[in-house]
Amino acid sequence: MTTARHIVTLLKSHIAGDEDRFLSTAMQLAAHEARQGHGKLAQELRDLVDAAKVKPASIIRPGGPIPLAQPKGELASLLSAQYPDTRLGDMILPPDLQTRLERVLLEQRQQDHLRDYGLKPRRKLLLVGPPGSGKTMTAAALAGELKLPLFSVVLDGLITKFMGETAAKLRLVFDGMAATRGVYFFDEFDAIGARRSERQDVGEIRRVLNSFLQFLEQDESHGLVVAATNHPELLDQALFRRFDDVLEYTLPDAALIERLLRARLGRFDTRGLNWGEAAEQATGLPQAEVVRAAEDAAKSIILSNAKRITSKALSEAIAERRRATLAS
Ligand SMILES: Nc1ncnc2c1ncn2[C@@H]1O[C@H](COP(=O)(O)OP(=O)(O)OP(=O)(O)O)[C@@H](O)[C@H]1O
Repeated sequence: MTTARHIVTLLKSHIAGDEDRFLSTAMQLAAHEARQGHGKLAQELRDLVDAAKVKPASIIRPGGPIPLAQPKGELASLLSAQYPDTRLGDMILPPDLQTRLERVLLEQRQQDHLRDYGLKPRRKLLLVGPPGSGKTMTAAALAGELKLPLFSVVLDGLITKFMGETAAKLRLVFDGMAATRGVYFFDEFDAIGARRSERQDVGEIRRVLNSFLQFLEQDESHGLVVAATNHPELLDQALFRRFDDVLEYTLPDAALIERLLRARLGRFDTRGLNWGEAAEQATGLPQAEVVRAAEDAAKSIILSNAKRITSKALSEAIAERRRATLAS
């Protein structure tokens, strides 16, 4: 089709209100431009189409209109939908992890381009690491960056006493993936992926795990599947190679803690604060607790009408988080 023909089809589908045809014609136009060697223009068109497809996401804010892409029927008890505006830039990450997540985003954004050459983007990710190290936040950041809905799989809804039902529900989730592009997040994934011999109900859980492996293998949808676990040692070995990437999360070292503290307290007056000392003191705490200590210190300062966050206030907040972590 020539470009003029594309424009005629675009206008006709616009008049008819046929958004699917409108967008697929725009994609054809992008492919046409790519073949002409106009890569940048082609990418701009693809990005616009991607943005148009997730239009509801951009208008959904807390208290705003109810999102259109809400799971319906039985899926509603299996998936909870959110439209995060978290960005990767909101996260403080070790360079290696940052690079690997940026690669996922790049491959997702350029997926049509990759597919033109018979290549598939990375889209099945397994995140492993301790509680509070940023796995859930990563799923939200991927969704926020790609302007996709984040569908968190509700384990309570999925795993029933009757394992036969669990496999059927799992199928519903994978069918949902094929129908609606999004980031599908399986938290506490070890509940499904535990080693086949670890459980008493061996026969049943094996069926569930086998179903998951089979669905994951067959899944050709265009969204992301993100599974997270604090217990990688419990996972069946067969799982690891079914994912395109296994990303490891670790507790932050002192340098990363300092970056977390500085980022969270960036808008406050912190002159004279001994960051190095605070970071040393917080070593051993997960990212979530470091951020919480920074927020607690900030709150105590605001509410006591003090002007500056001092080393003492931050140190007290860190000590409190450490006590709370030890107690739990
Ligand atoms: N890398 C990070 N950069 C900035 N903030 C972070 C980071 N990691 C965690 N946080 C903070 O900690 C909170 C909790 O982290 P998150 O829920 O992502 O951890 P998790 O690894 O999923 O934990 P769990 O395994 O318990 O579900 C986040 O909402 C955020 O405030």
